[in-house]
Amino acid sequence: MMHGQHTPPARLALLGTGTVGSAVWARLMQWQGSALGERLRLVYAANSRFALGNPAGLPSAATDVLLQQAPQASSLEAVDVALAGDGVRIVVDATASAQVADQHAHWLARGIHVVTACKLGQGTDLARWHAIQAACEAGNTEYGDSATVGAGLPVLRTIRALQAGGDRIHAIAGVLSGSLAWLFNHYDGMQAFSGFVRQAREAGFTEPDPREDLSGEDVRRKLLILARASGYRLEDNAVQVDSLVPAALAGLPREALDAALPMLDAALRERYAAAYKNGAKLRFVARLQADGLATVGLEALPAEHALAGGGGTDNRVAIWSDRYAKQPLLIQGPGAGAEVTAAAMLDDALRIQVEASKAKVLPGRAKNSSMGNGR
Ligand SMILES: NC(=O)C1=CN([C@@H]2O[C@H](COP(=O)(O)OP(=O)(O)OC[C@H]3O[C@@H](n4cnc5c(N)ncnc54)[C@H](OP(=O)(O)O)[C@@H]3O)[C@@H](O)[C@H]2O)C=CC1
Ligand SMILES: N[C@@H](CC=O)C(=O)O
Repeated sequence: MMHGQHTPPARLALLGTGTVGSAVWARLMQWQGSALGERLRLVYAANSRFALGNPAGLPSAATDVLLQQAPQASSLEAVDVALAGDGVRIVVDATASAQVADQHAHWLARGIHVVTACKLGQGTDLARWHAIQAACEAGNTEYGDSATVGAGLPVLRTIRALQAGGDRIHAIAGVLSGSLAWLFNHYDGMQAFSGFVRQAREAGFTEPDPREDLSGEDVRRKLLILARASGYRLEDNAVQVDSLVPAALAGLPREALDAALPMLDAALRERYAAAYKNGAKLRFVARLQADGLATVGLEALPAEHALAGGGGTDNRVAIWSDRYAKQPLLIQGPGAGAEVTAAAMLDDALRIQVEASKAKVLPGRAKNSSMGNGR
């Protein structure tokens, strides 16, 4: 059987129609009428307010308008109903919602695969991470998590491939935030840092609340995902995080955030000036050591340092393992943005569709291990 040919399409439920979710929807619609489009059928879409379902597939036009005109209020129970029945079924989570992440294990255990850009499933409580792994086993399902680190750069995939080949992961160090990479690639110590934060948010690089990035929280989650996939079963609170967000800014309601962003400026100007004096570059770095010590924070690195290079939203990740014991393996590329993230999510969905279809055609066939679930 050729890749994906003559297999029924996987049915998709898309949750989230914001920056990433609308890019997922647009990419699916571009594929309509093509060979790729025949493999994935969007049968349900929802944001936090509205939901729209059609077993025959959703139309391509005006997603927001359609959703707003939809008679159905959004509810997570409706996802189970929309994806009831046989065949390959996939929830595509493009939200930043803890409530949705809490349902991942539920869907996986019931035979519904999950593809997610949201890090709250595997990057928060260790118990939730374990529940997801157990649910994949119980439901014979896959957890497509490529977009959760590096916006789809082959970081998790590489870590899993190294281990599948017998390597232990010794250490990881990296710039794991696309928005913070972009900020420190643009900040020149003269223009206000807060102005760049606004630009990064407008460009769709930040989390819905940019304090998630600036506090190191988003990077902490990514480091936990990488560590756990590497065999270090770190608890949620095991990462030492050095936040860039002053307490006064952290405590504000979201509506008051924009006006208060200049609270960031003075401290960052000082840190920039100190680094500049020494010819160093500021980079927000995550580190996992062989003894399990995990840290996240702003560092002043020599300009020629491996983690100081790159441009734009580039993530840079160095991995030390048995075979890369002295010189690390380096992975670099854009680490934020709606299009790369959406593409990574749909890559996972396509892989699941073909592997799960094969497994149904050939009962007893071993599960796909190319993506893995961090087990
Ligand atoms: N931006 C990027 O470059 C990257 C983002 N990610 C991750 O992608 C995820 C989405 O980010 P982004 O698109 O920027 O966020 P947005 O805030 O733009 O969109 C979030 C969407 O989730 C919806 N939503 C919230 N709760 C629910 C729910 N219970 N059911 C259905 N939909 C819900 C929101 O609905 P409503 O419209 O009603 O508010 C909104 O449409 C985040 O987890 C982020 O970490 C990962 C990699 C890169
Ligand atoms: N806000 C995140 C988006 C991708 O995960 C980042 O800046 O890296």
